[in-house]
Amino acid sequence: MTNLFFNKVSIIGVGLLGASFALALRENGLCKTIVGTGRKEDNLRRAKERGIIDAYALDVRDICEDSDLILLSTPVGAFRDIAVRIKDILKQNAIITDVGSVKGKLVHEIESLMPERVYYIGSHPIAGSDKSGIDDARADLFDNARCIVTPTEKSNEMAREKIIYMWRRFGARVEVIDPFIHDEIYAAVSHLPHIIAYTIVNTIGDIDSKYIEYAGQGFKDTTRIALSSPEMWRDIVIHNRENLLRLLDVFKENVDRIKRLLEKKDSEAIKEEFKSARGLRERLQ
Ligand SMILES: NC(=O)C1=CN([C@@H]2O[C@H](COP(=O)(O)OP(=O)(O)OC[C@H]3O[C@@H](n4cnc5c(N)ncnc54)[C@H](O)[C@@H]3O)[C@@H](O)[C@H]2O)C=CC1
Ligand SMILES: O=C(O)C(=O)Cc1ccc(O)cc1
Repeated sequence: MTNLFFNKVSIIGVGLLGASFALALRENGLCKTIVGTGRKEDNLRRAKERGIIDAYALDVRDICEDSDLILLSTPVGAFRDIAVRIKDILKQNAIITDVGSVKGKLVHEIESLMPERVYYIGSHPIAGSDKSGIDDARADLFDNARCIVTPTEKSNEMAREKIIYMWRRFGARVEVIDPFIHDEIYAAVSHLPHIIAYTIVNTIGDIDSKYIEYAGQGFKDTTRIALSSPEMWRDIVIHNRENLLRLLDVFKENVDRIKRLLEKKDSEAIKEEFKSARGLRERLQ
């Protein structure tokens, strides 16, 4: 294994994931200097004051030039433009990765934008929450979390191994998955549930928004993720649109089936639907 030490690391988008990544790098002694960039100077100043980053600049090109490792940690909708803006100034053998929730086509696009001898490897740590920003960032965010790494057939092997090894040093359980398969899986277990959570809450709004005050723990459990960043989730669902359109049809079929059973007052079949869901859900701790 080649040396896993990065002299200079650039974090593009110093929020919950970007700042946690910076803290994890430091905690594990994997880098010398961390620089950050983002849209809001005040946030970058606070990140510097807290020792999350050593320096910052508002223009992404000003921080990436001599970086060994670059992390894309903005909402996924910004990845492509950022890659276009930095591709010509990256140094030879720089590694670029990301924490984006969507991979698929985006991974192939970023990879094809990169010049020879700049190596992009996609990552997606399944860690975080409905919170955003540096206030909830922590060095152990990735400890014991799953992390999907999505190399392609063109990926550089040294870069791929370094990225996998780095996540393992953060305590993550790494799994290598094809970028398109990644998107099929996470459309089902993450992206669709977020759409549904937002939809459940909007349904209450359509009926009478005052009803929300009467909600108990079940409602809170099923809709916690509707507290997540609308900007981040807009980008995720747009970028995984095709999988989600197919899944929404499957979801609609499930809702329609329950509706038909309710119309028929078929209590036995309703119980079977619920039993089958409970059986599958029990597989998760
Ligand atoms: N929040 C979560 O639980 C998880 C998020 N992700 C992914 O991680 C990425 C970051 O998410 P969070 O850290 O939660 O978001 P966040 O909102 O905490 O941080 C994002 C940061 O990027 C900055 N930013 C936005 N657009 C930008 C642009 N065009 N140029 C430069 N900076 C920009 C924002 O100002 C903010 O500081 C997203 O792509 C998301 O899909 C992945 C796993 C979990
Ligand atoms: O709020 C939660 O529990 C989440 O689902 C966190 C999360 C958000 C986005 C991801 O791509 C992965 C994990």
